[in-house]
Amino acid sequence: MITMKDIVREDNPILYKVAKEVDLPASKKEKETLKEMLTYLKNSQDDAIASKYGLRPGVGLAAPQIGLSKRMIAVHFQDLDGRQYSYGLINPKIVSHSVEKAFLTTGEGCLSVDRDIPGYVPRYSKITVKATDIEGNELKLRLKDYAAIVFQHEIDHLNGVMFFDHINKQDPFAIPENSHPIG
Ligand SMILES: Cc1nc(NNC(=O)[C@H](CC2CCCC2)CN(O)CO)c(F)c(N2CCN3CCOC[C@@H]3C2)n1
Ligand code: NI
Repeated sequence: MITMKDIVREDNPILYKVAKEVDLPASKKEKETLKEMLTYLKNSQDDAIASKYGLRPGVGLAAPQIGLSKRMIAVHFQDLDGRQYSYGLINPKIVSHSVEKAFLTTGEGCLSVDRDIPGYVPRYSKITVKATDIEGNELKLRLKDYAAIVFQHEIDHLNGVMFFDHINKQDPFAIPENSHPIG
Protein backbone atom coordinates (compact mmCIF):
# COMPACT_ATOMS: atom_id res chain seq x y z
CA MET A 1 0.00 0.00 0.00
CA ILE A 2 1.33 3.48 -0.89
CA THR A 3 1.83 5.75 2.13
CA MET A 4 3.50 9.16 2.57
CA LYS A 5 6.96 7.59 2.89
CA ASP A 6 6.64 6.45 -0.74
CA ILE A 7 5.98 9.98 -1.98
CA VAL A 8 9.10 11.89 -3.09
CA ARG A 9 9.41 15.53 -2.02
CA GLU A 10 10.34 18.65 -3.97
CA ASP A 11 14.11 18.29 -3.50
CA ASN A 12 14.05 15.07 -5.56
CA PRO A 13 15.30 15.63 -9.14
CA ILE A 14 12.86 13.04 -10.51
CA LEU A 15 10.11 15.68 -10.17
CA TYR A 16 11.93 17.92 -12.67
CA LYS A 17 12.46 15.32 -15.41
CA VAL A 18 10.26 14.59 -18.43
CA ALA A 19 8.80 11.15 -17.69
CA LYS A 20 9.02 8.37 -20.27
CA GLU A 21 6.12 7.12 -22.39
CA VAL A 22 4.86 3.68 -21.33
CA ASP A 23 5.17 1.02 -24.07
CA LEU A 24 1.71 -0.41 -24.76
CA PRO A 25 0.31 -2.78 -23.73
CA ALA A 26 1.35 -1.80 -20.20
CA SER A 27 3.09 -4.51 -18.22
CA LYS A 28 1.40 -6.32 -15.32
CA LYS A 29 3.66 -4.37 -12.94
CA GLU A 30 2.75 -1.00 -14.51
CA LYS A 31 -0.98 -1.80 -14.25
CA GLU A 32 -0.50 -2.90 -10.63
CA THR A 33 1.31 0.36 -9.82
CA LEU A 34 -1.47 2.42 -11.40
CA LYS A 35 -4.07 0.56 -9.35
CA GLU A 36 -2.02 1.24 -6.20
CA MET A 37 -1.90 4.96 -7.07
CA LEU A 38 -5.69 5.01 -7.39
CA THR A 39 -6.01 3.14 -4.09
CA TYR A 40 -3.82 5.76 -2.40
CA LEU A 41 -6.27 8.47 -3.46
CA LYS A 42 -9.30 6.53 -2.26
CA ASN A 43 -7.58 5.72 1.07
CA SER A 44 -6.51 9.35 1.49
CA GLN A 45 -10.14 10.47 1.14
CA ASP A 46 -11.36 8.02 3.81
CA ASP A 47 -11.05 9.77 7.18
CA ALA A 48 -10.47 6.55 9.14
CA ILE A 49 -7.82 5.13 6.78
CA ALA A 50 -6.17 8.53 6.19
CA SER A 51 -5.73 9.20 9.92
CA LYS A 52 -4.66 5.62 10.67
CA TYR A 53 -1.83 5.76 8.11
CA GLY A 54 -1.14 9.52 8.20
CA LEU A 55 -2.08 10.03 4.56
CA ARG A 56 -2.35 13.56 3.17
CA PRO A 57 -5.59 13.79 1.18
CA GLY A 58 -5.22 13.77 -2.59
CA VAL A 59 -7.43 13.90 -5.67
CA GLY A 60 -4.59 13.15 -8.10
CA LEU A 61 -1.20 11.43 -8.15
CA ALA A 62 1.51 11.16 -10.84
CA ALA A 63 4.00 8.27 -11.12
CA PRO A 64 7.10 10.48 -10.69
CA GLN A 65 5.79 11.32 -7.20
CA ILE A 66 6.33 7.70 -6.19
CA GLY A 67 9.77 7.64 -7.79
CA LEU A 68 8.70 6.27 -11.19
CA SER A 69 9.58 8.46 -14.20
CA LYS A 70 6.78 7.03 -16.34
CA ARG A 71 3.81 8.80 -17.97
CA MET A 72 1.10 7.44 -15.68
CA ILE A 73 -1.38 9.37 -13.51
CA ALA A 74 -4.31 8.53 -11.26
CA VAL A 75 -7.25 10.82 -10.42
CA HIS A 76 -10.13 10.26 -8.02
CA PHE A 77 -12.54 13.12 -7.28
CA GLN A 78 -15.99 14.59 -7.77
CA ASP A 79 -16.16 17.90 -9.62
CA LEU A 80 -18.26 20.80 -8.34
CA ASP A 81 -21.27 19.49 -10.30
CA GLY A 82 -20.90 16.16 -8.49
CA ARG A 83 -19.53 14.33 -11.56
CA GLN A 84 -17.27 11.44 -10.42
CA TYR A 85 -13.84 10.93 -12.00
CA SER A 86 -11.81 7.85 -11.12
CA TYR A 87 -9.09 6.90 -13.59
CA GLY A 88 -5.68 5.32 -13.89
CA LEU A 89 -4.29 6.75 -17.13
CA ILE A 90 -1.32 5.83 -19.28
CA ASN A 91 0.41 8.36 -21.59
CA PRO A 92 -2.16 11.12 -21.05
CA LYS A 93 -1.85 13.94 -23.56
CA ILE A 94 -3.55 17.32 -23.78
CA VAL A 95 -4.58 17.41 -27.46
CA SER A 96 -6.42 20.75 -27.34
CA HIS A 97 -7.22 23.50 -24.88
CA SER A 98 -9.17 26.73 -24.49
CA VAL A 99 -7.66 30.17 -24.60
CA GLU A 100 -9.53 31.11 -21.48
CA LYS A 101 -8.08 30.13 -18.13
CA ALA A 102 -9.29 29.19 -14.67
CA PHE A 103 -7.76 28.94 -11.23
CA LEU A 104 -8.72 27.49 -7.84
CA THR A 105 -9.52 30.30 -5.43
CA THR A 106 -7.85 28.16 -2.73
CA GLY A 107 -4.61 28.05 -4.71
CA GLU A 108 -2.98 24.62 -5.08
CA GLY A 109 -0.92 22.29 -2.95
CA CYS A 110 1.09 19.18 -3.80
CA LEU A 111 1.74 15.95 -1.95
CA SER A 112 5.41 16.41 -2.89
CA VAL A 113 5.56 19.91 -1.37
CA ASP A 114 5.53 20.11 2.43
CA ARG A 115 4.80 23.81 2.62
CA ASP A 116 1.98 26.17 1.71
CA ILE A 117 2.75 28.29 -1.34
CA PRO A 118 0.14 31.05 -1.66
CA GLY A 119 -1.09 32.30 -5.00
CA TYR A 120 -3.40 31.58 -7.90
CA VAL A 121 -2.31 28.90 -10.38
CA PRO A 122 -3.68 29.90 -13.84
CA ARG A 123 -4.56 26.90 -15.99
CA TYR A 124 -6.61 26.30 -19.16
CA SER A 125 -10.32 26.20 -18.25
CA LYS A 126 -11.10 23.56 -20.91
CA ILE A 127 -8.86 20.74 -22.16
CA THR A 128 -9.26 17.60 -24.25
CA VAL A 129 -7.11 14.70 -23.01
CA LYS A 130 -6.30 11.51 -24.92
CA ALA A 131 -4.99 8.57 -22.90
CA THR A 132 -5.10 4.80 -22.45
CA ASP A 133 -6.81 3.43 -19.34
CA ILE A 134 -5.70 0.50 -17.16
CA GLU A 135 -7.71 -1.98 -19.29
CA GLY A 136 -5.99 -0.69 -22.44
CA ASN A 137 -8.96 1.32 -23.79
CA GLU A 138 -8.22 4.54 -25.70
CA LEU A 139 -10.00 7.43 -23.97
CA LYS A 140 -10.79 10.97 -25.09
CA LEU A 141 -11.89 13.19 -22.18
CA ARG A 142 -13.33 16.68 -22.60
CA LEU A 143 -12.73 18.41 -19.24
CA LYS A 144 -13.54 21.82 -17.85
CA ASP A 145 -12.94 23.92 -14.73
CA TYR A 146 -12.16 21.83 -11.61
CA ALA A 147 -11.60 18.58 -13.55
CA ALA A 148 -9.43 20.37 -16.12
CA ILE A 149 -7.33 21.85 -13.30
CA VAL A 150 -6.73 18.49 -11.58
CA PHE A 151 -5.68 16.81 -14.83
CA GLN A 152 -3.34 19.68 -15.75
CA HIS A 153 -1.66 19.52 -12.32
CA GLU A 154 -1.02 15.79 -12.84
CA ILE A 155 0.12 16.02 -16.47
CA ASP A 156 2.47 18.86 -15.44
CA HIS A 157 4.23 16.37 -13.12
CA LEU A 158 4.99 14.17 -16.17
CA ASN A 159 6.79 17.15 -17.73
CA GLY A 160 8.76 18.20 -14.64
CA VAL A 161 6.50 21.21 -13.98
CA MET A 162 5.34 22.09 -10.44
CA PHE A 163 2.23 24.12 -9.58
CA PHE A 164 4.29 26.98 -8.15
CA ASP A 165 5.98 27.47 -11.54
CA HIS A 166 2.70 29.00 -12.71
CA ILE A 167 2.23 31.49 -9.85
CA ASN A 168 2.80 35.14 -10.76
CA LYS A 169 6.10 36.08 -9.09
CA GLN A 170 5.31 39.82 -8.94
CA ASP A 171 1.76 39.37 -7.61
CA PRO A 172 0.77 35.79 -6.65
CA PHE A 173 -2.88 36.80 -6.43
CA ALA A 174 -3.04 38.71 -9.70
CA ILE A 175 -6.14 37.68 -11.64
CA PRO A 176 -4.91 36.51 -15.05
CA GLU A 177 -6.73 38.16 -17.95
CA ASN A 178 -9.37 36.03 -19.65
CA SER A 179 -9.67 33.79 -16.56
CA HIS A 180 -12.32 32.88 -14.01
CA PRO A 181 -12.10 31.61 -10.41
CA ILE A 182 -13.17 28.06 -9.44
CA GLY A 183 -14.42 27.15 -5.97
C1 LIG B 1 -7.92 20.45 -4.92
C2 LIG B 1 -7.69 19.45 -3.84
N1 LIG B 1 -6.41 19.07 -3.55
C3 LIG B 1 -6.23 18.15 -2.57
N2 LIG B 1 -4.96 17.74 -2.24
N3 LIG B 1 -3.94 17.95 -3.14
C4 LIG B 1 -3.93 17.16 -4.27
O1 LIG B 1 -4.74 16.30 -4.50
C5 LIG B 1 -2.79 17.40 -5.23
C6 LIG B 1 -3.31 17.62 -6.63
C7 LIG B 1 -4.36 18.72 -6.71
C8 LIG B 1 -3.87 20.11 -6.32
C9 LIG B 1 -4.71 21.07 -7.13
C10 LIG B 1 -5.30 20.31 -8.26
C11 LIG B 1 -4.86 18.88 -8.14
C12 LIG B 1 -1.92 16.13 -5.15
N4 LIG B 1 -0.79 16.25 -6.06
O2 LIG B 1 0.38 16.65 -5.58
C13 LIG B 1 -0.77 15.33 -7.14
O3 LIG B 1 0.20 15.71 -8.06
C14 LIG B 1 -7.31 17.61 -1.89
F1 LIG B 1 -7.11 16.69 -0.95
C15 LIG B 1 -8.59 18.04 -2.23
N5 LIG B 1 -9.72 17.54 -1.61
C16 LIG B 1 -11.04 17.95 -2.05
C17 LIG B 1 -11.97 16.76 -2.09
N6 LIG B 1 -12.01 16.05 -0.81
C18 LIG B 1 -12.92 14.93 -0.87
C19 LIG B 1 -12.95 14.21 0.46
O4 LIG B 1 -11.63 13.78 0.81
C20 LIG B 1 -10.69 14.89 0.89
C21 LIG B 1 -10.63 15.60 -0.44
C22 LIG B 1 -9.70 16.82 -0.36
N7 LIG B 1 -8.77 18.96 -3.20
NI1 NI C 1 1.29 17.47 -7.24
